Amino acid sequence: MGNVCSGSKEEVVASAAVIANSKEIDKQLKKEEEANLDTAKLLLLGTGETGKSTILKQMRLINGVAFTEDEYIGFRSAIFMNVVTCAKSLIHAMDTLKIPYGFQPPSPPPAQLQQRQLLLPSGSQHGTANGTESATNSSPPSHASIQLPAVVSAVTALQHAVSPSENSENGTMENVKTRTAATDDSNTGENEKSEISNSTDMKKIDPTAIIARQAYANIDPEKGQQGPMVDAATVIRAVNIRFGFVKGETLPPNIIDAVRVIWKDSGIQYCYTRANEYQLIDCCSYFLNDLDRICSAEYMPTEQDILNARMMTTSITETKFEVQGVTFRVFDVGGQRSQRKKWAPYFDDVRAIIFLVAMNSYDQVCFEDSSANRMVESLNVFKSMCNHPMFKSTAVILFMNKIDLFRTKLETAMIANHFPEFQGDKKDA
Ligand SMILES: Nc1nc2c(ncn2[C@@H]2O[C@H](COP(=O)(O)OP(=O)(O)OP(=O)(O)O)[C@@H](O)[C@H]2O)c(=O)[nH]1
Ligand SMILES: [Mg+2]
Repeated sequence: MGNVCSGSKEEVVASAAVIANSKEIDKQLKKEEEANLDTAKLLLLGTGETGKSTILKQMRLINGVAFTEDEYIGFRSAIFMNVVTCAKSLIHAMDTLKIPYGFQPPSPPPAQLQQRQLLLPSGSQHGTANGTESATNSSPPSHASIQLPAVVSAVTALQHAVSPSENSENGTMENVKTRTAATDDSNTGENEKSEISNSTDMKKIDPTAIIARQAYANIDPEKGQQGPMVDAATVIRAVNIRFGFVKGETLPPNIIDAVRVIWKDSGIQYCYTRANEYQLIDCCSYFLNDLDRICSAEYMPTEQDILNARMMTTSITETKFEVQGVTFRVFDVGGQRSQRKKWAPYFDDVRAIIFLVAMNSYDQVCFEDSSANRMVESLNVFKSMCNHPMFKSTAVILFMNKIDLFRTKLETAMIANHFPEFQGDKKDA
């Protein structure tokens, strides 16, 4: 009876050791728990180009984590590559969108036409003297400004553009197929890939685009376009983007001049207004409007320049900073599809996710998949993160980014054209 604890001496020693060990583990866990209260692991998530790395840069600036000299040199180099990449994307898009250099959009712009307006009586389906014909007879566009007669007669132009022959050869504006061109996969300039968006639901056809196409079609196929724009485009096309800049080195003057020349062109400026139809990084106008400053030999990027620089993230980084006694460990991941498979190993012990969505992306397609609308892609990834079992008790902060670009875009691009269910005020989403 009294012999209930009748284990051997060895067993008693062993169980004492187990108890001691368990106490030690409890102590350790408590310690870690206390330490965890002082540490917060944050994940910056979101699809490509939503601004994760930019937010991290802002966090660093606000919390005094200075950029190193090497980082400054890296940003400077990235900015030069951004300049060249933007120029390449623009000149490539001039061909895919069929816009001649020197093209001047009619002012005021012609009203958008509904597709059904194309369904005209058969007799009126062909060009008239002051419509298609006048456009056909106009001299081939060159780099000089193209002065088009007041809107040509947009309806006729539309008929011309969607005529069966053009349909079969080139596609029509309302049925634009994705065309993918040469891709530069450099870390900073990946957006040279230029393609026409087929996500653009062309319920409304832009007559200015049709007029541009007509002018482009009128270029003499033997001579092609000629003049300084074409020469500048040739220089830009030939640039090998893999520069290795050391302090003091800048873009070669012939490249800077070529970029300057094309950026001033009215056709390029019109092409820029249609950037949602191809891939163009958001910092294009920021850098191309300021070439003199950023291409000077003594140039070092300002904080604003660093925030605007685009460098695609391909490896996950951790940045630590302390705010009021709490150490934040912020993980910045790459958001493009090929990068997302790298996320999962970082899902442990996450205190909060900051999920970024680029609000201006509602009319854009993904860089890596031209059949996917960027906003829809964001929503899908957001949903899957919210439902992820590892994040059952993780705080999720939805960060609606790029509000400045969103506001500007709302002036011209209607949300309902891409999300027909949107019933709100077209300029006040
Ligand atoms: N105008 C404007 N540009 C922004 C804003 N946020 C980010 N950008 C720009 O958008 C581009 C892409 O931003 P990134 O921070 O590289 O995007 P990311 O989410 O890290 O992209 P990945 O690394 O590919 O996943 C950069 O050129 C940024 O300067 C914003 O709020 N306004
Ligand atoms: Mg990034």
